[in-house]
Amino acid sequence: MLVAPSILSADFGSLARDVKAICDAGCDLVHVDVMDGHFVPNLTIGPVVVSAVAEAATKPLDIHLMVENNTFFVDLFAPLNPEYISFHIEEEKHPHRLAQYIRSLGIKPAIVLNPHTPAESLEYLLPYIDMVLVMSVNPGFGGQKFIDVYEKLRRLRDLRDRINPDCLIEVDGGVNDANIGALKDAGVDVCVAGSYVFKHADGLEAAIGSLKV
Ligand SMILES: O=C(CO)[C@@H](O)[C@H](O)COP(=O)(O)O
Ligand SMILES: [Fe+2]
Repeated sequence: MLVAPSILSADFGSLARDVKAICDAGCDLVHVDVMDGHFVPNLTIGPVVVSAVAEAATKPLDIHLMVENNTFFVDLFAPLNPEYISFHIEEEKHPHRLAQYIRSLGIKPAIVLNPHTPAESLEYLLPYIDMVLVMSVNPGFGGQKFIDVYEKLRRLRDLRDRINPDCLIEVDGGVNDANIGALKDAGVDVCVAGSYVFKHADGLEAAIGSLKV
């Protein structure tokens, strides 16, 4: 299991310190939640702050867009050379075109599914993406309760194995040491965890280590 801590739960007053710390503690990706106050009822960070994150990080960035105008935001963040840029299928009229555009910039495209969006909506998109991000909370906030998406993950894994075995499956929202084993069994390759990692009583290394199942 690859581990991508969400910096939404970091201390924003000491963001560079926290980004360095999760990288030193063994994370695989740094998950960055970009929210525009329109697609979701929360507003986070733009390219000025994320460029400071990119400078502090020694692991690749995984940028999760929760915005209305995806292409505008892709163009804002692409110069920071993230490993992945993910966009929500619920907000994109032309997901096929946008995935290919992200690839043309040398970045791995990922598509996000809200908890209610079926796995099957990706059937014809899977060849064009490198990762699917399944939300296990409604997007917008850290620290929410995990929503059961196991059945969707299993269906997605079957589709992925049939259509594009190289595509990773990532899960985001309410992930912790109690559900990580079941998530792995359901086909998850990459987990995002914010509050669990940053608020763990035994520190970042113990938290990240406990998710590497
Ligand atoms: O995208 C989101 C929320 O919209 C996430 O990345 C959260 O930041 C995860 O936080 P936890 O549920 O792990 O606290
Ligand atoms: Fe996220």
